[in-house]
Amino acid sequence: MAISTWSARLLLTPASSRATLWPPRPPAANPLSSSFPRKRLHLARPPRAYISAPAPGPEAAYAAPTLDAAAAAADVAAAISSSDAITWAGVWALLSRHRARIAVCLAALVACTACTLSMPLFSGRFFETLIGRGNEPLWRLLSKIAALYTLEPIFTIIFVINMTIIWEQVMARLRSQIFRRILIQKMLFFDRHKVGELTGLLTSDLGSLKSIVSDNISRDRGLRALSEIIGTLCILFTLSTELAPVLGLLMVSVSVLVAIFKRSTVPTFKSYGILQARISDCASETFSAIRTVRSFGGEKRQISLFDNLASAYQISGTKLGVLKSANESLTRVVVYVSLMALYILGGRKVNAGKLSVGTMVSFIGYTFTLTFAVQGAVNTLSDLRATLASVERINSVLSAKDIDDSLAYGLAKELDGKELDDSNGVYENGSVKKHFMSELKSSSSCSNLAWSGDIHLKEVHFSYPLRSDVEILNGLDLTIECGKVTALVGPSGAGKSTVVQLLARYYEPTQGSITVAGEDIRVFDKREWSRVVSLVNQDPVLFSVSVGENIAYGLPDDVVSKDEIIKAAKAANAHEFIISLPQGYDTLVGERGSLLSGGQRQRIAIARALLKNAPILILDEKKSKLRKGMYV
Ligand SMILES: Nc1ncnc2c1ncn2[C@@H]1O[C@H](COP(=O)(O)OP(=O)(O)OP(=O)(O)O)[C@@H](O)[C@H]1O
Repeated sequence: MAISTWSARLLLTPASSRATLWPPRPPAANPLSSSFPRKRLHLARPPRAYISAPAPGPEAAYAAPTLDAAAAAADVAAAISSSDAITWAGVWALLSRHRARIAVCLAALVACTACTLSMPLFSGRFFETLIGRGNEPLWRLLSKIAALYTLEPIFTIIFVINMTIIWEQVMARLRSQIFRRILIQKMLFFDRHKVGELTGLLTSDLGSLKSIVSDNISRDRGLRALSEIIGTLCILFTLSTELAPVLGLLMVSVSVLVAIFKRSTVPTFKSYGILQARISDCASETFSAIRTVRSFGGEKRQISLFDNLASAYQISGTKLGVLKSANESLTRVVVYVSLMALYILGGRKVNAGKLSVGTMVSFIGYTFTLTFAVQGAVNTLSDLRATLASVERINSVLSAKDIDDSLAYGLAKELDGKELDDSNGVYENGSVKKHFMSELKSSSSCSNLAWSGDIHLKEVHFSYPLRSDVEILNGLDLTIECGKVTALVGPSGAGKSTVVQLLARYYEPTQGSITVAGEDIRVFDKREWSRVVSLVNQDPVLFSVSVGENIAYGLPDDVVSKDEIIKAAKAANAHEFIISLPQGYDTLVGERGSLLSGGQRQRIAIARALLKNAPILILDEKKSKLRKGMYV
């Protein structure tokens, strides 16, 4: 049989209820036998990197994308040791890398706020000068105002650019950390959560954390609003201790009422958001299943589904528009009420000679400043509430309990390129869990054992974590001999793919054990184990890169030459159709390989598995295609 000639074992799982055993193919018929050595496949790795952009030509080699391995290792190690995905201490640690920039931001914030707050004072002085009560020439006053008008935008730009740079860097790191944390979750986690939910954590939830700064660095929002409120109140009290408290109290109380009104509109905003997401789900489901829709005449059904959602979205949008305009008007009401109060109280004082016209004009200016700053601060607070809810959602979905310790440990070790210190359980700045590290100690090499020994499933019991009451495997004993083909045959739903998933260590047996050459496979970390297992799933998934890159996927850390890829493709009977594609090995395969046929996808997946050259090769077949001579 083909694969056995190079000492791998093959586990076949045709779902056909007919018992079909594929007789091992004689070595002569093996297409690999001529192109690959008989024992292990030692592929020479040329020191050339293949650029993933289309680069035709047989000399091209395929390489993995670049990675900041130290940062990735630190993130994975941190994920193992911290219970929450996002902690404020972690965010602060990321921020504190930009101390100098933060200092520049704060200085620019103080400077631009000072400019903004000086403007009403200068307006007052300008009017005093116009009515002949000023004590400096008009040209000097105007040049000071011009200087203010020039400096304020400069300081604002310095503040906004630096804040943006800092926060974008912090967010980029956080996004990578979250992605890594998702990637090291147990398979159960992926059974439990929908793909949309997980991508939502990276897009909308992290987006909300991003916008708390990026949407709040403009004038009258966030830190700027806060500094303007404090500054304005101080100036108002300096200008008039009698008017300031009345005006301040009035504005703050009306603004709080507006904030309460805004809060009552949150459910409408939420339902609008939910409907928006549903519309997008409906559209993406329809388009991704377009062939099924066509073949079952489902257009009418999908149109009516979409129309129902669209009309609900329209009603919700109209409601939202009404509420938004009410919000807008209320903001104006706050300004007008404050101005009226000022005109009545301040006007009396001006008439009585207790307040100058200039101060009155300044007060009017500060009324606007304070109103918009308070409104801005209220908006920032509601953004902050949404951000906290997003962070809580990320932390609750990505709790530490579902982290696959064995995978995370192996990945951190591999990325860092050194053994993690198991003696004291400390890795980098954080501690890693000792309990699994001590288990992951094997004196033998995983690869050597897998190449030389049999695999035994001993008294294996298994239930899927999400259906723990249904036992799929009930004390299974199975020996998969080294160097031979083992075919597992049975009716649909019997548990063949489940055995495959246990061998691939997507899940662990609930009872019993799996051993290779007598060693329990749990002693190997999952990264180590993944290198000895090559698996072609029932529905192999391709990445939306070129054919060549898909075949090279199993060897991400190496540079692999195009010759090796071609050899593997020939062995999988894929070379002929690949070279007939428009750009041969550089043809892009589309989303999930949608530009190829199911059979072509499968052949590429087989080539990918063969190129990996792992001692354990598993083919999980939907239906037995072996008679059709898949590898011949
Ligand atoms: N992730 C899962 N969570 C819960 N139950 C599952 C999961 N995957 C499979 N099952 C259940 O486990 C049982 C065995 O499924 P399995 O995929 O191993 O069958 P199979 O023998 O490979 O079937 P087929 O020949 O149709 O591929 C089925 O009853 C199935 O519904």
